[in-house]
Order: sequence, then structure tokens, then C-alpha cells
Amino acid sequence: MAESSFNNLTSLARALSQPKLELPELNEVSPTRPGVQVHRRRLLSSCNSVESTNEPLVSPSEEARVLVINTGGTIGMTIHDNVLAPKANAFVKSLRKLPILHDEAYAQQTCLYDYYSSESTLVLPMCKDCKRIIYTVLEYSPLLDSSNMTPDDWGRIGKDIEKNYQNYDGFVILHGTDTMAYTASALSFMCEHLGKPIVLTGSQVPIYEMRNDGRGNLLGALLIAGQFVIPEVCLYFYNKLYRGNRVTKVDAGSFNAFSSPNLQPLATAEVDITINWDTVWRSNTTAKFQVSTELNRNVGLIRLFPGITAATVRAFLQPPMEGVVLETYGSGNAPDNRPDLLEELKKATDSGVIIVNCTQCLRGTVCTSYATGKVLIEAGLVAGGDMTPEAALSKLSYVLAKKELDLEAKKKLMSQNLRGEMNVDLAGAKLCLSNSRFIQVIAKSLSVSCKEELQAIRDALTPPLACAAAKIGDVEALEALREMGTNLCLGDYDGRTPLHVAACEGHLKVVQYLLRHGATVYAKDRFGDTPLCNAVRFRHKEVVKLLRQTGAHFSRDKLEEAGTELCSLAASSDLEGLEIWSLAGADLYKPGYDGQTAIQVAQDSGKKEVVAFLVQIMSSNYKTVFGEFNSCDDDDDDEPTTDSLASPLQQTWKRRVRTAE
Ligand SMILES: NC(=O)C[C@H](N)C(=O)O
Repeated sequence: MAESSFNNLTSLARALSQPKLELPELNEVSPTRPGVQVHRRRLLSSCNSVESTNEPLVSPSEEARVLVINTGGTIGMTIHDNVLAPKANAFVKSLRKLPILHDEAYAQQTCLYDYYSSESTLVLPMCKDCKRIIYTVLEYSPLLDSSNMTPDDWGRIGKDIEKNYQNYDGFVILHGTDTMAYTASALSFMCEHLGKPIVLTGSQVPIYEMRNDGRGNLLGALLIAGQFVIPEVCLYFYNKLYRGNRVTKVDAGSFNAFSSPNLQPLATAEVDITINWDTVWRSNTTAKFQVSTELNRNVGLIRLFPGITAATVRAFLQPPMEGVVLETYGSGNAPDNRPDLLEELKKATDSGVIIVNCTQCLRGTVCTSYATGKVLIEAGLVAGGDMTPEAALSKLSYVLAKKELDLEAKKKLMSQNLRGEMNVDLAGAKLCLSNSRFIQVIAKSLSVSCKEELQAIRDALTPPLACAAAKIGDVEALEALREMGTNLCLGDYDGRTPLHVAACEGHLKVVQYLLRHGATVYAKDRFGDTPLCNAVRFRHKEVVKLLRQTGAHFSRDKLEEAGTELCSLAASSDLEGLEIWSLAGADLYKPGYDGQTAIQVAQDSGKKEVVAFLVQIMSSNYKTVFGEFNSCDDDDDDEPTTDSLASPLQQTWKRRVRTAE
């Protein structure tokens, strides 16, 4: 390990976790505030020159992009025949006229519509921290009252997110409130290895009405999806951000329509938006984001009531039923003086139906304190802990669709916490950094007494400590910091996270460790750089590969700039640079500012070794992308035998490789 003034970080970190002095508890830490630096310079200069005004050239501020998927719901409804129903093609037009949701002057000055080739792209006024959130609305047809939604609609939303994942920093789903808790729960399971925020919202009163909750809800959801890397499916309503699989609709007539009885909100939007980072779920993965749209429809919910007959239960549990959520009394209880009922449950579980025990109570968990609860375990039910019935049902649907798993494995998954939907470790509360002696000694010497000041000290001290450990490759120090409750995703004063630092230094083991402990590849520092940009800049090939495997990608603007960078690398025969940019996902065919590609630059300047090198990378990229296709080919040749067999994309690649050769 490298020597430095922090060479004993491990012991320092351990010292931090000494027993506490009497000071207030901390639950919250500051958010990192990522932003996107967008360069529309080329387009802007042409835009400005066409206008030929005396106005100064407009430089776009830092920008983030959000995709809004409008599925329907009250937020976009109008009254027809005295009842509310969704109105098609009206939402974006109406948003354009609302200055809090769209800044037309900025859109015109920065050529927004031309750049995104979309009339449905809008821009929020400048945020407090000088950032702009640009959002594109994708409106579904037909728009639905959420009472009409089915798992097919969840699949459609999931696929659209997957398709657009790389192009946006976050996603907002506009949805009716009636079944929003079901959709939020289902999406939380379907979205595997999620690294970006997906925020569902809607309203109780249409956005077109004078007094409504839609504008505030949409604005809050956009601000959160555009500014914070919260890798969760969330639900934003009435100034609160909740974990999607923890909510339930509790009020049909109030703006405060949702409750998350067993988990505090992930964020509150008051004077400031405060993220409760200690509660935010982390996927701890080095795998790429994917959406699993396979869902099992043979699932159902049944609610116990005094006097329920065995015949009702038997009828409900008949094939093709494969999974059932049984809503029981209190802490998971059912009559233990009803052998007829218990026998029906036992018969069903013996024949392979998974029955999950969830409480009818709004708050609390299933446990085995009572004889009336124990009988359900004996009947083969799986304890659902503190899951909402909505979460349990959609989890069943997701788990039962996993064909590769046997019944026991499926049951095990049902009792495990997959996406923060249940609390399985109530006793295992971690020692929190706010309890640490180190922080508290400092607090005392500064005469700090209130929670907010203590929190400020913690937020100021722990990210640089973690970054220092990352800099010298000290995994043990990071582990010690993490064990005491440090959030390793938080950035320092420049928004640089430990992952940025480890990527710069090329510490592969630290990068691996951080990714397995919740670090996000989408964090951006104040310069708009991600860990991937840093690893490319300092040419750490293995780190680039790992970040890419985890789903990291260049932003649209970085990809735009890549052409010019590649040409300059080609001109200086920098093969290592070309390779690393290619590994990071840059398109080797992207032309530079003057329309020339890297290969053309190399050809024109007679750099044969660069041409050969580029051709070699291009054909190996071709094989990686189209390998499967080729393996079906009769011909031994690596490429398909005829162009007609190839997809349009494949044909383009082939043409490019041949031209280069
Ligand atoms: N407030 C709402 O959005 C209720 C509406 N019926 C829906 O769920 O689509």
C-alpha cells in the first residue's frame, strides 16, 4: 500500500467507531449533486449566426436529461360526459404554457428543439445550483386510467426505460394513483441492477385545473430524477419521495394520498430537497442494468375475515394458481381452531403453490409471537415480513417467472430482501458514524450541540476520508468506514466520490469493492465527469472494462466529442489511447469537427500501423456484437455470408470495416 499522510487510515477509521458521547442521533447526510455539462456549441454557433442578432452567444448551463413516460392518470385528465378521463395529445402543449415547468426563452436560445429533434422536449427554469433539467415526454396511446392497467403495461414501461436507459440521467413515470403502488412495486423487481432514479408520480386533481397537485408533483419528481443518483424505483407525492415497493394508497380524497408505513421517506421536498442517503437502497453490483419483463400471471391476493369458508379458500387456491398473498390478522395470525381452513392451505403449499403471509395492518411485520401465527408456518406459508400486499404480489409474479429456479429457490427468494421491500434484519442496526468518538470529539471542541451542526461535520469529514482511502488503494480503511455507517457513494466538496478517485488511480480492487458496496457509476463530479471519464483519461484499461461491464457509458455529449479526440489520437499514433476510447464505448467511425474519421486521418497521414490497428479493433468489435449471429452461419467465415442475412446495423458495420480495409 502506498505511503501517505493517511498511511494509517485503517486505524483512523477504526478509531472513529469508538463508543459515543451523548450527542443527538444523525439520520441524514447531504446529497451529492451531479449535473450534466452539455455542449451544444456547434449547433449553438450555427443557431446564433443564423439569427445574426447582437445578442451574446448563449452558453448552455449544466444540464441533466430526464425521460418522462406519460401512461395516463388524473394528472392529464379532463371532464367528458361529467366524468374524468385521459385526454390525448394535450399534456405537452399545456406544459409549454407553464413557466414553472418550461423555460421557452432558454429553449429558443439554446436550439433545444433542433438538438433533440423533438417538440416534446422541454426545459425547467434554472435550478438553485445553476443546473437545467431537460425533459422529453413520451406519451402512451391510449392514455390509461390506472384502474385499467395490467402487467402488460408494466412490461411496456420497463422496456421503454431499458431502451432509453443510456440517454437519460433519470426517469419520471406519470401514472394514475389508483394502482401506482402496484406498478411501482412491480418495476422495482423488474429493474435489475438499477443505477438511475425512476420516479413515479401523478396527481389527485388534473394539471389543467386552477388548483391542482399535479404541477408540484411533476416538478418535484423532475428535480429529483434530474439531480440525484438515487438508484431506486421511487414514488413522489405531496412533497415526499418514497421507496416504490413500500407505498400504499391510503386516501382517495387528499393530496397526501400515499403512505409508506414501514419505511421513512427517502427524501422530503421542503425549503430544500433533503435526501435521506442512509435509507437509499444500493444495488451493490458489477452487473449491467436489465429489465426482466417475464411475469407470472397466476397470482392473487386473499384477505382473511372472520367466518371465511374453507370452500372459498379452496376455490381460490385451485390450479392454475401458483402464488397467493394471504392477508392475515395482526402480526400474521389466522384461526388455529379451523382445521378445515388450515388443511386447504397445507394442501395447496404441498402441491407447490407459494403462499406468502402478509398482515392486513397498515404498519408492522409478520412474526411468530402467537400460536395463531405458528399454525401458518406449519401449513407451509412463507413469512412476508413487513412487505405491503402490493409488493408481495408483484414479487411473487416476478419470482415465479424465474424458470431456472426450483420451488425451494423461489420460496427462499420470497423470504429474502431483494430491493429493500422488506426488513429482514430488524435487530442488526449498524453502528452509525454519528456515534463515532472522532466526529463527536471534533463536535465538542467546536462547541457543537445540535443535530444539524453535527450532521454538517459528519458530511464534511467522511467523504474526503473515504476518497483518501480510495486514493491509496486502502480497501481495509474503506471497509472500516463503511462498517460504521459511512455512505461510500457521497462526494467531496467537488462532488468527487471514492469511485472517481479509485478510477483515476487505477485501483481495480478498490473499484470492485466500491461497486459491490453501493457506489454508482453514474456519479458526476462538479466538472460533469464520471468515474469512466476519469479511468479513460488516466488510461486504466481494466477499470474501464469493469465500469463498462457495470453499465457505465459516456454521455451523449461526450460521445459527440469523441470523434475529434479519436482523430487527434490517430494523428499522434496513440494506439493505447484509441484502444481505451474504444473500450469505453466511443464509436471509432465518429467523425471529428471537420468531418474526418480517425481512420481517414491515419490514412491521409500514411500511418499504416494506426490504420491496421483501427481495422483490427473494428472487426473485433464486430465479432463481439454479432458473434451470436455468426455462430448460426453455415460458413466458417466470421462474418455472415450475404448482406441480406445481416441486420441494417450489421450491414453498416460490415460496410465500414470493408471500407476501412
Ligand atoms: N388520481 C388518480 O390518478 C386516479 C385515477 N383513477 C387513476 O388511477 O388513474
